[in-house]
Amino acid sequence: MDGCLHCVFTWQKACSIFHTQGWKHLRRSFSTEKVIHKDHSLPNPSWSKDLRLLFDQFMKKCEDGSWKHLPSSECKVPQRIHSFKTYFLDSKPVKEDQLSQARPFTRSYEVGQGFEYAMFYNEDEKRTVCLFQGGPYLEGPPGFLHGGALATMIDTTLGVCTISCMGLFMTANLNINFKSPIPLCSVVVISSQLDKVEGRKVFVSCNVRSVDEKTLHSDATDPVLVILYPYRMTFLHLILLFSLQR
Ligand SMILES: CCCCCCCCCCCCCCCC(=O)SCCNC(=O)CCNC(=O)[C@H](O)C(C)(C)COP(=O)(O)OP(=O)(O)OC[C@H]1O[C@@H](n2cnc3c(N)ncnc32)[C@H](O)[C@@H]1OP(=O)(O)O
Repeated sequence: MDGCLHCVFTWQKACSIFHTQGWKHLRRSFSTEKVIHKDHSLPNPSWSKDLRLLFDQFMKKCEDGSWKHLPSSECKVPQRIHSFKTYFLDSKPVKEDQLSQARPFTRSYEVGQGFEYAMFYNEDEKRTVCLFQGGPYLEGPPGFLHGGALATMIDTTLGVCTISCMGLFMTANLNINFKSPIPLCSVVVISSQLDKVEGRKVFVSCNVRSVDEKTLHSDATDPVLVILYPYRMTFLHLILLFSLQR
């Protein structure tokens, strides 16, 4: 949710400044805000051999331009909730002092303890792949990953797929089949693909497999994501979005 709020704010603000004043003003406008940046989607000592190997394989695929690595960023922009106020007029957003503590859920744990992941996007195939290692603080059944933690990562992967192809969104419906438990600290591959678009509704499929692809851990059946501000987002936009966050 945080990632989504953050993204909506940044994107909406970027659009409005870009259209009225041009991109130089856009960058200047953001430069006065206090932003802390670190790319969490790069290898760190907590990454297992499997995660590093997969990461390297996907980085290799990026060399011909078919896949893109999506960097992460940790950004604290106090006003990021404002654009949501305009969409959800009757909702009561959190107070300013609470906002300063806000951060994307999946990036809120210490290194290696929670969600370790990297995302890759294939524009032609409208696919997103997330390489995910769930750390010890995400335990559900003893020794296994919590289903809610996996749901979070599925939602995030679907979200990145949707935002990359279509624009800003909210998840309206998400059904997950848990087929085989995931050992804690192991690595899985979450693949999502845009299937169809009906008006503002985006249907994205998703499955979660073991590294050797032999085990299907989970799949999400016909999740529906609703686009808030329809816009065709190109990779250039995503880069712009990330550079604004830094
Ligand atoms: C690449 C790097 C980028 C930059 C780096 C940032 C990373 C970026 C990734 C972020 C990754 C985090 C991902 C977190 C994603 C969340 O966690 S979102 C939070 C959880 N979701 C929510 O809180 C949503 C709550 N629900 C709502 O706010 C509203 O119901 C919605 C979904 C906005 C829809 O409301 P609305 O705009 O008034 O639209 P409404 O007219 O009701 O419905 C539109 C259409 O959707 C359909 N619909 C509505 N609800 C449903 C439903 N439950 N089921 C099926 N259809 C439905 C309607 O029937 C309607 O269909 P049509 O009549 O058009 O055919």
